[in-house]
Amino acid sequence: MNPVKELEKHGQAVWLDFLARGFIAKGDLKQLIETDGVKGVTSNPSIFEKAIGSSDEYDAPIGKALKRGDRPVADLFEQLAVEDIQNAADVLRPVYNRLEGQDGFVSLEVSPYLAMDTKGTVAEARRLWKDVNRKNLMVKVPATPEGLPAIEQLIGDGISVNITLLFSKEVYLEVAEAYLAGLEKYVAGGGDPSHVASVASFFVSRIDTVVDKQLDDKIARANDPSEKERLAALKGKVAIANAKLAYQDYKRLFSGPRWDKLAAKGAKPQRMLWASTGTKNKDYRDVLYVEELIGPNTINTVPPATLDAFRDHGKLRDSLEENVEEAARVLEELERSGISLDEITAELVKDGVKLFADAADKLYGAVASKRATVLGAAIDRQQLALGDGLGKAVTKSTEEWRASAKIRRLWRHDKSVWTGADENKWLGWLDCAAKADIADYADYAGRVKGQKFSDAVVLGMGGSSLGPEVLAETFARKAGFPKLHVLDSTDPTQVRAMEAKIDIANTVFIVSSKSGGTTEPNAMKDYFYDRVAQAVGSSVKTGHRFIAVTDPGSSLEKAAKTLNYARIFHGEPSIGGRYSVLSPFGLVPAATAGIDVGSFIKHTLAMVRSCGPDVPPHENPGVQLGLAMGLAGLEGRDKVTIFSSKKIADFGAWAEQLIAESTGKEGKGLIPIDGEPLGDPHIYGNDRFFVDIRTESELDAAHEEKLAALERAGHPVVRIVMKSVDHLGQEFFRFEMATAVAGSILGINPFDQPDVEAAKIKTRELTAAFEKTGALPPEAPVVSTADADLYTDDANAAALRAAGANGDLTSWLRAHLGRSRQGDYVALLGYIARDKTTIEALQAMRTEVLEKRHVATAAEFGPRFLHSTGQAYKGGPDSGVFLQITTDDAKDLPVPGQKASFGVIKAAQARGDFDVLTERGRRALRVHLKGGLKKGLAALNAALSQALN
Ligand SMILES: O=P(O)(O)OC[C@H]1O[C@](O)(CO)[C@@H](O)[C@@H]1O
Ligand SMILES: O=C[C@H](O)[C@H](O)COP(=O)(O)O
Repeated sequence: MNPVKELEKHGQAVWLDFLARGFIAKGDLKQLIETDGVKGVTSNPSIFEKAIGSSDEYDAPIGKALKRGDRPVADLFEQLAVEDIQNAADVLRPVYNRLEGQDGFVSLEVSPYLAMDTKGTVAEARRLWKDVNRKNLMVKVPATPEGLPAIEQLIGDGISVNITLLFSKEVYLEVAEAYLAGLEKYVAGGGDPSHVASVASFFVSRIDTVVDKQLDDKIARANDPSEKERLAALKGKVAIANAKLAYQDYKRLFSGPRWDKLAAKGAKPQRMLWASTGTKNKDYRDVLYVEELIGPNTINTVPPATLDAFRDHGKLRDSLEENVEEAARVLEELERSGISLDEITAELVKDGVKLFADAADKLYGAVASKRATVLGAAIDRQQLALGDGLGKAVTKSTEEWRASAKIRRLWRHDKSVWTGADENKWLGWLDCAAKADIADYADYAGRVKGQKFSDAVVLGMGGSSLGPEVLAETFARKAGFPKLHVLDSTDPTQVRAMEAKIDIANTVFIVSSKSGGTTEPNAMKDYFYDRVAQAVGSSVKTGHRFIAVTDPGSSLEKAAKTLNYARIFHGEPSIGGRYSVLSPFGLVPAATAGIDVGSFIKHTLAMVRSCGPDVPPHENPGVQLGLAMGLAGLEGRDKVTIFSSKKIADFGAWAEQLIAESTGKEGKGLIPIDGEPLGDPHIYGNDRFFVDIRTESELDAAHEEKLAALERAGHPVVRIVMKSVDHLGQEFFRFEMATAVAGSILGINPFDQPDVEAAKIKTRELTAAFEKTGALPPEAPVVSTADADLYTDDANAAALRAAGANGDLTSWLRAHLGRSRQGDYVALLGYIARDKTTIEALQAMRTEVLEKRHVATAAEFGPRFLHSTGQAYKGGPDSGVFLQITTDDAKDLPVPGQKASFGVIKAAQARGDFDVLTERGRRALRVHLKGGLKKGLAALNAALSQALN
């Protein structure tokens, strides 16, 4: 006779603690039901992890599911699990029917991540119950303090529950109480309790594992041989004794008047299920936890090996009620030995939650990796070549992030991931892409198209302009739609140049400002409103050529209403400017330019899912990049040097503001370096972290070789390959996530910009003075040469003079650039019109600095960079050497309705910025060019070359 089958005669049901797709599909479960009388199946996260993570039998189902559409990793897993559970339930259904609902159950566990979350557990259990949709399902809920009220609620709903991670007799009483109370509620609400089933899964072997270890420690320390013997006699006894005593409670709890009332209505007792019955200690019988716990109305769920062993050599006897007094004595002896079973069982619950969460991390990691494989090029590739040291640091941090659930906490808006300030209020970017109202954008785009505009101009700064600029630079003009431009300057020449580029009467302007209070967009909007009014005449027509994108209630919204703007799009106040590109601040310009927002968002969401809360850090590309960037920064490799390929050349300018404004503060941070040409390893110091981003079609062997050389020279190199420019949104999100993660590593709040304000205040003081007196306060140069007037504060002047600065420009430049050392960066800050010629001029100068001084360089234009890297220059590490470049404007431009012209605003911005730099003791020199911009830049270039040679 088969001993497994014989258990039936002792009133005990055997369930199988195992599940896998092929096992069910091939009929193995059915076979066990027939030969062994198996009457149920239990699963848990470790079981699914083994099934899915260590085999390829789920690859095809994952592929099939993804063919119907991409989805989050947790949903993907849940779909697989639900299918498996349904299949198992169907195989067991004849058992369930034959036993009239007394047995034949399959258990599916709620996510272990919810073990401390009552509401989350209830919601997930209800969803699983509905999705599996099988009468013979039991949803598994842990017996944690948060799980207990969930159990009561679920039973009260009429949902069958398997209570898992139950170790202690005391907690068992609460579990039974939750069941009884739940049933009473259900019955009171008119429910038929005969459909509700429950088991209390009392864990066994894990108790012995811990108790035996503590006993061993005590045995080793005991001197008295009889004490050693007494302690040794307890080994392998405690778990069984604990279970036996709990069973006595069961008998008491499910009898008597309270129970009889429920039973009269058809309620079934909550059976005790012996779980964790695979023997862990090789010295014990492999069927120990079956043989010693045989008794009526109980279940033993066993792993396949234990089932085989018991079939082979299991011995049957009614053991559960044998020697109950002896069991009590074992527990007393244990207590007397100074080992607290209460403490052990309490720890085991926590440990059990952790073990299942660890298994879930592995499981989700495996599903994430399979998803990535199936989706292939639909998710942009990222490869990190970090070298030994940084690589190890990232691996260590990855594990810390996993163990402390940081990515899930980040998505749950837990500010303790950062500094615990108000970071939780700034996380709207996490789900703004998913929330985008695609239909509205499509409708809006149709209307724009109908207007047959020739041009669209975004007027904004920083986060409100740099995202749209990448779109404008990256995507070819779409037929029937206006050409997209971006203006983010107060330079009169640049404002005029924009005006010259467009057909003013046939242009739509997108005034973009979250706060509505930013100086530049306000000046630009007033200017262009006036120009359009002159061109088209009526105020109604003028207003209809303007669109506002702004946060609700801003001054811009009020102005837009007054002036009858064609449309006002609201931003989301929980998103900071630099994180706003996937919100209306990027999507309105995109739709205006005829970019298909639906498809753009669809591609983006693939990366959002890859960086999701359910993708553990090691498989999460945003987290990986962020950890690498942050940890590199801590090691002094804080110059995040971005190479963007030709097709996405402007991406770096957007990433620059994101990284700099987010991380550069409190003397810490990352300094992004965008637009430097890629050179040979010898020109770079050990302060670099390289990120190369290109599209698949732009593979360039020479460029690749140079990157490989950097890698060989020991520099960390990240390579990102986009399938095409259509995947731009993926990169926006990847970098947003990475920057947030890097901020956590650096220990700063990545969502504020404390130092931008300082320059704004100075600027306001200067423009206020101008409004009063009609001139900016006078200032005296430290030296005046034929080509330029030089300005700086006393401390800088003294230092530069001491370093050899005298009467000519070259000597000042030599002294100033000579102050840049290993680990520093030199930033050229030009408050001049930004165009092809000036960009090339600054590029030439920075390249020479890079080649001669081997320091990182930046070439920035004001006031644009004030809303970007400016934060880090002032608030980040004191490693910048700044060369501000100004000149008198060839021709100024008035701003309607105010005294200060564009030229005056820009001059005040330059001075405000410079004053803050010097006040903070930064190394800064201002060169005010004479004789026109072109001539001045040539002279500066010549002096700089001389200074560097
Ligand atoms: O959208 P707003 O409010 O005009 O701000 C523009 C930019 O100015 C800043 O607030 C500060 O530079 C940025 O963060 C922001 O993107
Ligand atoms: O429901 C079953 C339990 O999850 C399982 O028996 C735990 O067993 P283990 O302690 O061997 O992991």
